[in-house]
Amino acid sequence: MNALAATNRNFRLAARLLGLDSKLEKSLLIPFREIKVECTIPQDDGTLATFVGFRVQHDNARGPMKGGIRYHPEIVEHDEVNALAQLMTWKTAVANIPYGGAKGGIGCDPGELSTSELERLTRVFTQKIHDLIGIHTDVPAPDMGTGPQTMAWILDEYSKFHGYSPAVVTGKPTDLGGSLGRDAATGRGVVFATEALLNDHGKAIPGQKFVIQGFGNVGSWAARLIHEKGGKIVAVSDVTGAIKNTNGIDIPNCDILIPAALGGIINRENANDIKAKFIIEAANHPTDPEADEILSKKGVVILPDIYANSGGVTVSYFEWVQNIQGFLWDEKKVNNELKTYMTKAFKDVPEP
Ligand SMILES: NC(=O)C1=CN([C@@H]2O[C@H](COP(=O)(O)OP(=O)(O)OC[C@H]3O[C@@H](n4cnc5c(N)ncnc54)[C@H](O)[C@@H]3O)[C@@H](O)[C@H]2O)C=CC1
Ligand SMILES: O=C(O)CCC(=O)C(=O)O
Repeated sequence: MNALAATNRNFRLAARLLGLDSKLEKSLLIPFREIKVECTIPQDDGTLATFVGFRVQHDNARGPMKGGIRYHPEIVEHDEVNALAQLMTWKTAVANIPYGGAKGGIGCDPGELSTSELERLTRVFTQKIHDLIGIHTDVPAPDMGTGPQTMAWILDEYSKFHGYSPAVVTGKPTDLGGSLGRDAATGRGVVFATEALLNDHGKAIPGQKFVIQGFGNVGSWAARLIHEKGGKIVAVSDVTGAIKNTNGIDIPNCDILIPAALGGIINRENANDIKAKFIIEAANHPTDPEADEILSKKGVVILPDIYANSGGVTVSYFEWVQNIQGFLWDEKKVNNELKTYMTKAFKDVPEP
């Protein structure tokens, strides 16, 4: 199912459960603003290349819109960004941080571009959107294919128009006002979320067998922290391939599956093969609604993305607060606060 159709479907189900007014439901399904820009850059060989950049600002009822910037060849198209922006609105609400939701990106393969081409592309994109983002309007952050360096380029380009404004992006290098702990935050939050869920089922991480799909920022931090806590990582994969441990355990044969790459990868084609008892959605919308139904019938417990991966945006919020206050937190405080937010959100979600 198309990402936007799936996200809208889940929202409509939730709206029905909440008894939400149908006019409010309609207003929440339509994004506040959709931005699509042409980004042309000179490549290193002197020829021109044109890319399409997006920023969808979904909702700002609770505060400035917040969400990542993704660089990916297939993913960045209108409906996908729209779905991801909507998910950010629900995620910031679940995390109970004072933000709305947004998401953006550029349709490109960052692995095919040199560092200087990526810098030029990021700067041109920022020139096109700088009037529509800002500390109190819309605050970008990293997502797939981007990272602290991308945020540094956005900050530098934005500051040429508006003066030095570190809080305009989060997930920056720490030298430029980035928060300690932001790099690991999404993975760390996934681990706190997993602990909360397992605790609810009378279990704990030590001894559980994990499979992680995606070994980038989120997947690799989650793997490292799970390993430190005594969990057994039996297989990991990234876009180039997969490895499993020498005990020869089948990839689907694990206790806990953590998708940490693309959306829609758990679908009706493979849902029946999944043997895991728990799925922790570290990626955004990894489970298609049809798979959701199949897995629920099988009794698989799915911890949804808008809670499970909210550690990243939560520490982004801490970074924004630190920038505005001009006061730096040590890493221990960041991680402790993250745990407090993740634990509270886990308890809040099932409350009527
Ligand atoms: N970076 C962050 O703070 C946050 C990221 N997320 C979500 O987490 C997911 C991963 O994001 P990042 O780790 O930041 O991205 P990343 O770009 O650092 O890493 C992505 C990983 O996915 C792998 N991958 C791509 N296609 C794959 C495939 N078909 N099969 C297996 N692996 C594949 C890549 O090889 C790479 O290891 C995305 O869905 C993103 O939206 C969610 C919340 C915050
Ligand atoms: O840190 C942020 O502001 C946004 C992270 C993000 O894009 C996400 O949670 O999907």
